[in-house]
Amino acid sequence: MDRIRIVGGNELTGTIPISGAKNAALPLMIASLLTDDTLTLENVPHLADVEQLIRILGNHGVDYTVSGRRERQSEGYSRTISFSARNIVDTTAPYELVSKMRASFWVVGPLLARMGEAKVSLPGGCAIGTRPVDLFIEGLQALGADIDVDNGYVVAKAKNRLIGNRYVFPKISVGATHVLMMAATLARGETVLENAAREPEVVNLAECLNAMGARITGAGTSTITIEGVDSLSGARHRVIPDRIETGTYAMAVAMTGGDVLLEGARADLLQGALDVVSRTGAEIIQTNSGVRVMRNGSGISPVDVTTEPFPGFPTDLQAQFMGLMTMSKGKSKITETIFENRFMHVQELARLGAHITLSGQTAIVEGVSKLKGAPVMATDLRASVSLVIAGLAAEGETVVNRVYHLDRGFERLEEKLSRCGAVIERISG
Ligand SMILES: CC(=O)N[C@H]1[C@@H](OP(=O)(O)OP(=O)(O)OC[C@H]2O[C@@H](n3ccc(=O)[nH]c3=O)[C@H](O)[C@@H]2O)O[C@H](CO)[C@@H](O)[C@@H]1O
Ligand SMILES: C=C(OP(=O)(O)O)C(=O)O
Repeated sequence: MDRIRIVGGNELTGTIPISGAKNAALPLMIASLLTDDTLTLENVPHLADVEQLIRILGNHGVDYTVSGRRERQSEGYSRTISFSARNIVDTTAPYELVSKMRASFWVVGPLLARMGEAKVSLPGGCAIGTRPVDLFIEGLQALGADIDVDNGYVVAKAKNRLIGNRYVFPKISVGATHVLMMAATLARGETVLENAAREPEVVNLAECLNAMGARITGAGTSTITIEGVDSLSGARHRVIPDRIETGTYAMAVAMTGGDVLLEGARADLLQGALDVVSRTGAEIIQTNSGVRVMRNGSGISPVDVTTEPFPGFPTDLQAQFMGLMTMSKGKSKITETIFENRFMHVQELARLGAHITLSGQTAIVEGVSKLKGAPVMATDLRASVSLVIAGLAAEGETVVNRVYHLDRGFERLEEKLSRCGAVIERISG
């Protein structure tokens, strides 16, 4: 199993190219199931989750071709990939494939809408909470689907077409918003989704679906209206830059000090989170080529945060922010409201000398003046990178074990950081 070795203490200076967003690319790839035409996606990140979804889509009969990468980029960076679901050969998504990642469950929407049936294993993904699928089931039932849960599979059928309806999400869910929006594109009549997720990835998906001929308005607000159409066509669409990767590297620079251009990043996709990082003492500006983050000399100020659905502070940046707060000049309070078990990084950060106490869904972080390197274990995707952030500032050597979690969501992390002066390497095997 690969490990990442870091020797902390260096400032970060230089340029980090921001990849296409994992959490936008995955639903966009799944949207290819809605049409027998070709959907071409630009800026698809080269990540373990993307490769896994390619295997899952392949099992349904989706062909793909990789047709290029960005100029001046080496093998392994974001690519343009064309997906063609001309013939859906299988409407079952088996446990062995789906159990590895949460988003693979989302094929249920397009398969049901286009083929009238889907049998999809209950999903896996980061172990950060119970993560039920009740909202997907309830929402698809509102569109007229018959649904059973049998032997760990969701079995969904729609005898004729799905039928448009009004559905009010009892709780905001990104995944269920993606799925119902995709399913409703091919339903008969109008669907209105209320209390929908407003994340930029939902907007990116809606824009792609509209380019394919869907009639969606309101994505990015809490009410999305979808006028069903008979069929969708192919399109060419670009994956937005990864706001979680952007926020992660912004926090890394705020932690180590330095001056880094996050190339291709868009501040508007994570303004709330960047405002929080600014309040810790970093200077952040949007330039024509990306987001520039600087911290020179001053210490790290403590800031309290509470995770919330977009546009609030994202849960996917909570662990990284906690990493930053471990070296603040005071006490900060971090409250997690989205997932009930997303504090597994706390005990690993403690190995590096962090002072954190937990009380229910709140962590109190008392900043220390020095962290000391140690062997630590990655427990989930974002927790892993919080250990990298802490390791970059810790004295001496930190070894992060179980790096496969990181590879799900961070493209060439060690290369991007070492180019900016970090001492970081992958140890294979
Ligand atoms: C691949 C992807 O894009 N993953 C993101 C997506 O996950 P995901 O789409 O799984 O997250 P959701 O927004 O659905 O989850 C939000 C909350 O709703 C709950 N819930 C969800 C569905 C349901 O049927 N019932 C239910 O109770 C979840 O357990 C959680 O407590 O949004 C999360 C919240 O921003 C992010 O942390 C993940 O990185
Ligand atoms: C939690 C995440 O991913 P997933 O929903 O695939 O588990 C994430 O991207 O931080």
